[in-house]
Amino acid sequence: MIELDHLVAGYGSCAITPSLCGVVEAGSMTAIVGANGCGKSTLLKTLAGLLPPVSGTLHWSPSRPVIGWLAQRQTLDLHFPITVQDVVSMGAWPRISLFRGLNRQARARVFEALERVGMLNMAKTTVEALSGGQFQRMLFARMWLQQAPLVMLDEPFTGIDETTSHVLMEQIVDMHQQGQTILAVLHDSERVKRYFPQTLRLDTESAHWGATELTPAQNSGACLV
Ligand SMILES: Nc1ncnc2c1ncn2[C@@H]1O[C@H](COP(=O)(O)OP(=O)(O)OP(=O)(O)O)[C@@H](O)[C@H]1O
Repeated sequence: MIELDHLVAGYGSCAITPSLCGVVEAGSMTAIVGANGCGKSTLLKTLAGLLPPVSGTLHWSPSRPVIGWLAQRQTLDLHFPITVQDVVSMGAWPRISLFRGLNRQARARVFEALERVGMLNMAKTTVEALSGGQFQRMLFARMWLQQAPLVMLDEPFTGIDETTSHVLMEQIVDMHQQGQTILAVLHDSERVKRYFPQTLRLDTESAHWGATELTPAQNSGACLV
């Protein structure tokens, strides 16, 4: 799906990540891990095409798909005067007519999405009245509904309690099982080990990319620095 050829991510001419070679396979589920400031978010934005590479190339095959994007929480504006149901419905727009609006089937999918994240009883609540965890549940419902071929999540569980994290992790697993490709920046190594078959571990000087169950040293064959 995405081929990286000596890709260096960063800002302008300032390199942040080491040089990366490899392929994000369609249908794969990869955790991007590493210390604060090592460039995980910068790499994710580069892989999404939001930032140009400092050097090297990025090749989409067959072409850049629709991306479901979940930004870090602090970058989001929590003060919208719209309801939870309105926000989740936006996930259906790519597949429905702007003029006809949501039909009965699409509306049922919106409610299914809300139910999956335990937010059905808050459908009419305005977004500004939500807690941080409820807001994240709402964004996951929208992303689940969107069914984008590629889903990118930047620290989706930061500041989220264990119960909510578990509910949201189940949605990521479900999206993966439906064939969607998952790339997620994470800090929780237990969660990575349990759920993510692939890991891309960034360091300042090097990177290790391969099967999660292998140690970074064992993974070095799958990683090009
Ligand atoms: N817009 C920007 N322009 C220049 N440098 C930036 C910009 N945004 C981030 N940086 C720098 O790039 C480096 C990597 O930042 P990035 O947010 O990618 O790290 P991260 O690994 O995701 O960190 P964290 O785990 O703390 O979220 C940091 O030194 C940061 O200061």
